[in-house]
Amino acid sequence: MTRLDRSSANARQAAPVRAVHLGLGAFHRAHQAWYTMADPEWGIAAYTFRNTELPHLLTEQEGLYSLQVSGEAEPHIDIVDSISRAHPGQDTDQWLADLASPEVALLTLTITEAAYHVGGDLDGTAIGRVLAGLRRRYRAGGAPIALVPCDNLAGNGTVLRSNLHAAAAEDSTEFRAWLDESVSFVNTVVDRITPASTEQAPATTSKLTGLDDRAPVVTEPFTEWLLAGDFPLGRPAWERAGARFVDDLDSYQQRKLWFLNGAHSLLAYVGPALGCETIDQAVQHPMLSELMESWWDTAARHASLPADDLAEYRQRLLRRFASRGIRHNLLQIAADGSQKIPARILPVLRAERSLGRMPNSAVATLAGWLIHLRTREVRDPRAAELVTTARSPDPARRVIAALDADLAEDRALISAIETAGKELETRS
Ligand SMILES: NC(=O)c1ccc[n+]([C@@H]2O[C@H](COP(=O)([O-])OP(=O)(O)OC[C@H]3O[C@@H](n4cnc5c(N)ncnc54)[C@H](O)[C@@H]3O)[C@@H](O)[C@H]2O)c1
Ligand SMILES: O=P(O)(O)OC[C@@H](O)[C@@H](O)[C@H](O)[C@H](O)CO
Repeated sequence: MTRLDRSSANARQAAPVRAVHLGLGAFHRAHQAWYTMADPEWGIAAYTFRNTELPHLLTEQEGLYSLQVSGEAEPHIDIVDSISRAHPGQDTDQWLADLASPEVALLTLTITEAAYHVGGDLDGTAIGRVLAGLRRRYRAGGAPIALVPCDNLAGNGTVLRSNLHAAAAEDSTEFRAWLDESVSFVNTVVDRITPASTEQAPATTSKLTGLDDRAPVVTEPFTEWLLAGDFPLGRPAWERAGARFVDDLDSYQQRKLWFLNGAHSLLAYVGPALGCETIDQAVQHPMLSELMESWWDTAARHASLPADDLAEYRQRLLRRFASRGIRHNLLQIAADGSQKIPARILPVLRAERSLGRMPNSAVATLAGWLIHLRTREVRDPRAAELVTTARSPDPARRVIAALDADLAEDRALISAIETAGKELETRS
């Protein structure tokens, strides 16, 4: 078998680095790097957070990897060639040099929802690394730059802006003025379901291309990227691959977070109690599919996009979730619930409770999350506190209080969560 590199794949030479990425994982490679391929003038220097193996594998492949676009039929393979260099996050000198370079016009980020909220010591955190890079850029002449977060949180650019400004509170007035004037924060809505790659993925690439790829990515055909904000030093022509530049993202962000990600979290917390392991299995389960439809009906009552648009979005989600080409593990989605539930579930729950209604789908999601905290190995930045609380007396009220003190005072809600939890436990 032929090793994947630029010559065996007949790919262009690595483009000059004009974009930097932090959080090199599956999603960046299925999404932003794929869009950037549409503009051959732009190369990416991509950094992991901790992982050292992936940059090593990609460097051996001259930045290339196969993207398996997997629907119902045999996957289609794109060889993605926009990553010019891949680095481990610990490569601090190169990171600082890249961010200081006036040739670099933008920094994209996929650092997980959890990484946006930091308190205390910034050392080693994503926000700390970005701030160090921006300080170096300021000292090197202060060329403007666009920061483009691509994580699933509402107003991701605005959140990044306020957290970076807070982190820079002790910096000089001149540096903070430069942050204000020369660093643009772009809000984005990103969508392409991309689970962690499987052990079988290299064999699929090899079967379909004859190339030996040690770092393939599996994704779905659907993809969306909506952006709002300025790019003072320019940007790749991402619109060639379908990205859309809009003025207002709120209604699209709400649709994505409530309908897609909210349903994902519902299935991730309730599904395991009913014996399901993946999203495609979960949507075939009658009780889960009914709960999901009920969640969408509930969310639709509070969503701002027109009903027709939402109905079409739901139909498409059903097809995307049911696709057998994508095995999206529920436990992967269940990670970091304390960061995801507030954006995906609680806005709708609060709106319903203020109208005196008890949405059984949101209640079941929270009950499933409690069971998850009690019975699973929990990956969450607040795991220690939440796991202890979930395994102590009065868990429903106290765990909900960790997310929202007012909701925890709603006795009818807490009692509904307790009842739903008991029902789920009898089924598991
Ligand atoms: N996978 C998807 O379908 C998808 C779709 C839309 C958005 N996203 C966003 O992309 C993010 C990454 O998803 P992925 O599929 O690439 O996951 P992944 O596990 O393949 O990669 C996660 C990336 O985040 C980095 N990371 C993890 N913890 C971090 C921390 N505390 N601080 C900074 N960086 C950290 C990792 O090093 C890695 O580079 C998600 O959290 C989500 O916000 C993912
Ligand atoms: O990536 P996370 O951990 O924020 O959330 C898990 C899934 O809900 C998410 O990855 C979706 O698949 C994605 O948002 C689809 O675009």
